[in-house]
Amino acid sequence: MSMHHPNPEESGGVQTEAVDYMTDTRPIASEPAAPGCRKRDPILVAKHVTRTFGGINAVDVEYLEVPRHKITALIGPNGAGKTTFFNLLTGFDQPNSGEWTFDGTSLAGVPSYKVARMGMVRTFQLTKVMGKLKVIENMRLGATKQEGEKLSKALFKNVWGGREKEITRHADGLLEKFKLDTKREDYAASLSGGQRKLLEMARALMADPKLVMLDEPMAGVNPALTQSLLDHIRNLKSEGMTVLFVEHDMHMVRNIADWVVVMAEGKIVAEGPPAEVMKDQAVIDAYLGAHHDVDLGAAEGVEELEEQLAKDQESVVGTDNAGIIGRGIAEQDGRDEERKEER
Ligand SMILES: Nc1ncnc2c1ncn2[C@@H]1O[C@H](COP(=O)(O)OP(=O)(O)OP(=O)(O)O)[C@@H](O)[C@H]1O
Repeated sequence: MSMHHPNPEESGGVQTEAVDYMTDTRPIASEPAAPGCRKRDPILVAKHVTRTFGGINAVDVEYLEVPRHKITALIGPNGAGKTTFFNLLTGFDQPNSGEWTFDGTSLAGVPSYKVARMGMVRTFQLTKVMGKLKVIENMRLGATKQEGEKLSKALFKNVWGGREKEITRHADGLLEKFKLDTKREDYAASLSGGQRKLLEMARALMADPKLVMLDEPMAGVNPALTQSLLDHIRNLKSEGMTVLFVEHDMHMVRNIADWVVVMAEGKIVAEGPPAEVMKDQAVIDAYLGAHHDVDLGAAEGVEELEEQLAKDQESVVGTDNAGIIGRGIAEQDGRDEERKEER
């Protein structure tokens, strides 16, 4: 028996197996990695979930299982449908068709605040912390059972049924953990973008969730806070939570994801462990689509892309796309000797 799997008999006779989620190496999938593959222990299962906007199939997910106690990254180019899929799963939007279960319970038609109450919480690409409320007030709201806009009214009523002290203690504990305790009495509007992301994450945890869904947690975050955010996400897993996050930052995906799901044009086009998935051509295409903000027409744009790709060499080296892009840049600069010989 390893240290991470203590003998239940020795630890007080508790019969549940203690698993260290950080070192658990059991396979995530119960069949070969491929779009829609079954997982050993799924927490979320989605079937035939579709959503169209006008003529566009924004989401067209045939089947997806999200593995419990793992960190899953949902990646794909702009407009792939990632945020729409999040919105559907969490009750912020209604699908044209489909069903999905969270921990065995069907969630289709369940409104967002109930989804959160059931243990599935999310954050937004653009944070939804309430700027005119203090940090601690934002935190307390995470514990209410009020719906949407009514949240603000919750502040002035006794909605916690005598649980105020316990809720404040929980909030203060989380603020300390997220190093926001010194900002406790500040208005959320005065926080930096990164601090707001942390506050939103901390607030989501007030609901004691089982599944935490993060929509682009790194977007707009100052590099100084990046490591701290990564650590917080890893901590969620070590504490037994499941994480599903949308992200364009491939460093982050490579760094912390146990499993990667790739979406393109509404469909799941690949999934698997990060190292394997990122070798996949469909993924490389999706990945290159992620460099949406680079203007390839401008010389600086090419340089910027080159710089970004250089940072992410493992994901492009040895693929056709790397060749094409590498050659394009090289020709433009008039220094393509080695590249040309490759073809
Ligand atoms: N409310 C809406 N009305 C009309 N079209 C929408 C709406 N929301 C999303 N879409 C369209 O649905 C498609 C999927 O968009 P979505 O925002 O889900 O993609 P995404 O993968 O999250 O992209 P990004 O990485 O840019 O956040 C896009 O074509 C988008 O224009």
